[in-house]
Amino acid sequence: MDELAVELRGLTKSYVRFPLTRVPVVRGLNLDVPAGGVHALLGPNGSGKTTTLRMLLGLVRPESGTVRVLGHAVPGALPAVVGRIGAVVEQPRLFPAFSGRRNLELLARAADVPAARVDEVLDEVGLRDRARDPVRRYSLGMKQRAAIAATLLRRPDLVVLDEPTNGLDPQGVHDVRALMRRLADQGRTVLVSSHALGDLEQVADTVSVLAAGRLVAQGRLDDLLASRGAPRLRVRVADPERAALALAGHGWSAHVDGGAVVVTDPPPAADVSRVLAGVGLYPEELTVLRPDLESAYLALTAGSGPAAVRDPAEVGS
Ligand SMILES: Nc1ncnc2c1ncn2[C@@H]1O[C@H](COP(=O)(O)OP(=O)(O)OP(=O)(O)O)[C@@H](O)[C@H]1O
Repeated sequence: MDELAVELRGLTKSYVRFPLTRVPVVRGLNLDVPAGGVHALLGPNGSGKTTTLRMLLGLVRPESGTVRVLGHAVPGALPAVVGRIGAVVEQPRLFPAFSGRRNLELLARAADVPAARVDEVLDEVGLRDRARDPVRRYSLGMKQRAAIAATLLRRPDLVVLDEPTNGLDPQGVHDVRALMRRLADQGRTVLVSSHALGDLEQVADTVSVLAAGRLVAQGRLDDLLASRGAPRLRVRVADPERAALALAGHGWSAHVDGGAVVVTDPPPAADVSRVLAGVGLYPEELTVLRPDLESAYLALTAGSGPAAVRDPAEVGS
């Protein structure tokens, strides 16, 4: 079995809500994050992503279950491993009046990291040019990258990011995504929670999907998408009805949908073009339609909502 950066077994956590209602937010969670690569933790609002991340960082104590991070039990052995974890799970705490560099220098000193490392992390997150500007003049994306830079000071093996692209513009999203990829390519493990499915699809190697505190899917992104069905081929052509008939005549499954022909389990596009040309129809557009992460996510999380269990006897923790 591949080495795991994070291993959660039977993890359970609930919160108490008024009036004396215990709401389970993480329910018997078994989750594996392979070492190396980008792992996306997906799930609707309130599905327990942040609570899960906080438990594996020792910030929230689970009611039951075990947590292992980089081979160490958490929270018991956290001191042995905390220096190898970099996390941005709360609002980045940077002094707005100080420059990005000054903030990082202070953090480096507090963490006993050589000052030379500050320039390296500024380079890694692409902030060297703006390092002298006060953080209050940074865009949201720059603040996010500065916060990630702070986590990199100690060269963590595991980087945990909670919704790092929230509220960022497309350039900011692109920058953070590229940064996650670079970190993973350096051999680190990046564990990222997010709703930005399109962005994660481009960068995630493995995913896990939570719904109402339970794991509903886990594995390689490619496998998850493949499990949602084979790609289809969309053909735009002047006479879609006749085109569909011609393709069906070759034993292919073709139907008209939205003014185009859709071929399921398609043969190579060149074969489709050749058959259509044979009946005097010339495709204006041939597009391979692949299942995407958004459709897989929506199918997996459909109907999930927070479940409340009234259990006054347990109230109090
Ligand atoms: N300290 C707390 N006290 C009470 N309830 C809490 C606490 N922290 C989280 N919750 C509740 O637990 C549930 C799961 O929250 P959590 O933040 O883990 O979900 P999430 O998947 O990260 O959601 P989002 O995508 O909205 O950030 C939510 O209903 C939330 O209101």
